Amino acid sequence: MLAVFTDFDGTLVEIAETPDAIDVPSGLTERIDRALHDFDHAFAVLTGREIADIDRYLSPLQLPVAGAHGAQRRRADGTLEEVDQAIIEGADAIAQSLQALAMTNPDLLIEAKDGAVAMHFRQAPEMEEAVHLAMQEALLDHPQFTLVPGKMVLEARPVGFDKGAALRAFMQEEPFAGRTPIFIGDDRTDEDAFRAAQELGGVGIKLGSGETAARMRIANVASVYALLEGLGGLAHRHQDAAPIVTDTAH
Ligand SMILES: O=P(O)(O)OC[C@H]1O[C@H](O[C@H]2O[C@H](CO)[C@@H](O)[C@H](O)[C@H]2O)[C@H](O)[C@@H](O)[C@@H]1O
Repeated sequence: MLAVFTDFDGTLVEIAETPDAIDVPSGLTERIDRALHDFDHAFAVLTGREIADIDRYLSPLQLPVAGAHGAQRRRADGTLEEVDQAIIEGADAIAQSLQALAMTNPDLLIEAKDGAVAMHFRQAPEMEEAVHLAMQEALLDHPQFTLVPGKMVLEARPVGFDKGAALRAFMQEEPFAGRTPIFIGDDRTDEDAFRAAQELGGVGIKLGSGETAARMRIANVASVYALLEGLGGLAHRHQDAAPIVTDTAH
């Protein structure tokens, strides 16, 4: 039996110019609702976004989600893992100190989240180095944070929190415990979860090209939808299958 974990941006939805410009295809919530059913609710999203963002885009679903790269986590029973107030305040302070650079270029975008901060340079690629320098400087006062590069973005997330740790935490709880984990993702921040899934006897599936620890690859977002459907169908077939060996004692 499978426990299925997916990334959000670049995996369930295509990458867009800005975080708010993504197109959530009609039918995505129905697909995920079907996956919840197929995998007996052992389906969760592990994302760099805040949980509130995922709820907004996938409304009315309220999935198990690890948000802000694991700094936030909502379990399958709907309860939230507490985020340390010091982490939230640290992220706020980092976001504040990035303002000076953001003011120099309107195409730079700061995304302040509960527990993490992203600085996007997709619309100002020439600013990549300046963003790295500003982030490194901001983190000098906040050693409890570390930098993680993503797709045209540099993020600060608290040390000790990542998608791999989040996947492991879910795997200790119902309805995930005892299942085989699959994690599908497209980005460098997904590597911890590929490794975690594989160390727990499952598989990591990397969308697209690039170096990866994942043992399998998939081409694009459309293939992710097809894979979820296919695995869901297999899960059903497995449940519905007549036993191959029957008890002949009676
Ligand atoms: O872990 P994910 O679900 O993949 O989230 C990673 C980051 O995704 C978002 O940024 C990325 O997607 C944007 C929309 O397509 C794109 O404009 C940006 O360049 C990408 O880096 C999100 O805004 C971040 O908070 C997530 O951490």
